[in-house]
Parts: sequence; structure tokens; C-alpha cells
Amino acid sequence: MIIDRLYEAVESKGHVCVGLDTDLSYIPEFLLKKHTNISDVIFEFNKTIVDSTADYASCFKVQIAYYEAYGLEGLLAYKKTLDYLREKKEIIIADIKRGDISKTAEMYAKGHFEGDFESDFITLSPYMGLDSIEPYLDYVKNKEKGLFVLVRTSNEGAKDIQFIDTAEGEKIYTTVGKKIQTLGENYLGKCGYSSIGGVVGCTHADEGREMRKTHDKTFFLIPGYGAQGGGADDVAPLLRDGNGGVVNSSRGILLAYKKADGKPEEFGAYAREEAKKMKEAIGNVI
Ligand SMILES: O=C(O)c1cc(=O)[nH]c(=O)n1[C@@H]1O[C@H](COP(=O)(O)O)[C@@H](O)[C@H]1O
Repeated sequence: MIIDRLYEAVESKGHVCVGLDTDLSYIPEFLLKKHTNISDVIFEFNKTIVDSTADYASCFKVQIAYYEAYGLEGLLAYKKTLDYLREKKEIIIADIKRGDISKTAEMYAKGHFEGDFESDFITLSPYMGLDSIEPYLDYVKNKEKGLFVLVRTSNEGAKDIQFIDTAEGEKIYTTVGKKIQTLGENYLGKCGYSSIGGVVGCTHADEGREMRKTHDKTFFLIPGYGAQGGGADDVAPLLRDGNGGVVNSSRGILLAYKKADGKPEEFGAYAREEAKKMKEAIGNVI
């Protein structure tokens, strides 16, 4: 099961998931000038970030919107980035947030678990129902692939729908989380967690401890660290026994050189330092 690979990566390298949400405006001028096409610019930036942070990262999350936004050149950069991560044996989470009827989902599964855009995990939205997740399950069972399903997201608007009380007297996200855990129990790895994980933001830390208890077999992808205001203390309740989740930071790492007003040529070194600091900060509180 792919979850065992991720669990072991967390054991050996820590909880940091580096987010490759590469906007052209994040890329230093000298790199923009060096290449004539966007795909080479984005790929060289990503390659430097991967090489600089890999010692401190258990996985990398690539948010596809940042690549789609640049059309075919962007998608070429996306593919090159995935190929490079695979070559380096890094674990890839493709943040594609899909969710559609089952025939369409079959094509999404093929598109992101096979071929040019193959990744290890993908993110899914469950709001069309569990039948929209079914087409991915054969890949989870037989092809070493995994899912992270949105449960309680990090944005302010999460409250608009996910926090509504159901007739059973619980929040919608609690119901979704329970359904994901029940489904996930069919795909447990040796580590005790399922290859069907849940996305739980660290920006509503208050219920974190309770969630960790009730979702004891669900591995969490935890966004919201850094740029969205989350810190190590917000993440700690969502992690258990020093494992049980990975924590994503994208802008916090990619833009570390700008925040420090550092030399643009040293953007990789700043990203490395930020990933190291994040790993240590989380290590200190769990
Ligand atoms: O699924 C996600 O990764 C995700 C879920 C969520 O609830 N909140 C959230 O921010 N994300 C993603 O996590 C990343 C956060 O980026 P930064 O805020 O720059 O660290 C982005 O790629 C978001 O799309």
C-alpha cells in the first residue's frame, strides 16, 4: 500500500510536504530571463526547490491549477516536474481536487494515475458522493495509489457548508470524515493507516484533537501552514504518535527568499532553510 511508503518517509524525513504551487510571479528575474519558454523557467525553479528541500520533505504536492493557468507550456512544466520527482523517488501528491460522476471519474483516474501525469496520490472532493470516488478504488487496491479526500478545508469559507449541522446533530465535515474512514478501512496499510486519507486544514485547530481521535485510521494531508497563518502548535493536535499526517506549505517555502529580502540567486537556500525550520518546529511540538 502506498500509505506505507508515505508513513516511512515521514518516519525518516519528517512531516513537511513541500507545495510546488509555482506562479511565474514567484520566480526570480534572472531565471525568467534565462529561458525563452515558460516550461523551462518553471521547471528549473521547481527542480531547484526539490533539490534544495528534499532532505527535509517526506513528499511534494503539485497543485495543477498553477500549471493549467499557463496552458500547454504550463502542463509541460507539470509533466517535467512529476518526471523529475519520480526519478528522485520522491512521493508525489497531485492536488487536482476532482469530483464527478463515475464515468468521468474513470477518465480522471486514468489521467492522473497512468500516463504523462502519473502521480502517487491525488486529492478529491467528495461532495458528489461516494460513487464519485469508486472509480479510483481499483488503483488504490491494486496499483499502489492513494487518495486524499477533502474533509475540513483550511479556508474561511469552510464554515459555509462543512460546518452546517446535519439532522444527526453533527457537522457535515464530521459525517464526511466518518464515511471516508469507513471506506478507507478496506485499504489499510501495515502502518495502520489507510491509503485513503483526508484533507484537514490546520487553521481551525480547536477541534483537531477530537478529529485525530475519531479518525484513527485516516492519514491527514494538512494544509494551512505558513502563508495561511497556521503554525506548529496548530498542527500538533492533528498528528498522533509523531506520525499520522503530512503538513503542506507552498508559498511559505517558495517565497522564503522574498520574505527574508534575500538574494534572488539564493532562493533555493532560503527554501531549504524554511523547510528545515518547519520540520524542526513540528518535531518540537509532537
Ligand atoms: O487540498 C489542498 O491541498 C488544500 C486544501 C485546503 O483545505 N486548503 C488548501 O490551502 N489546500 C491547498 O494547499 C496549498 C496551500 O498553499 P499555501 O497557503 O501557499 O501554503 C494550496 O495548494 C491549496 O490549494
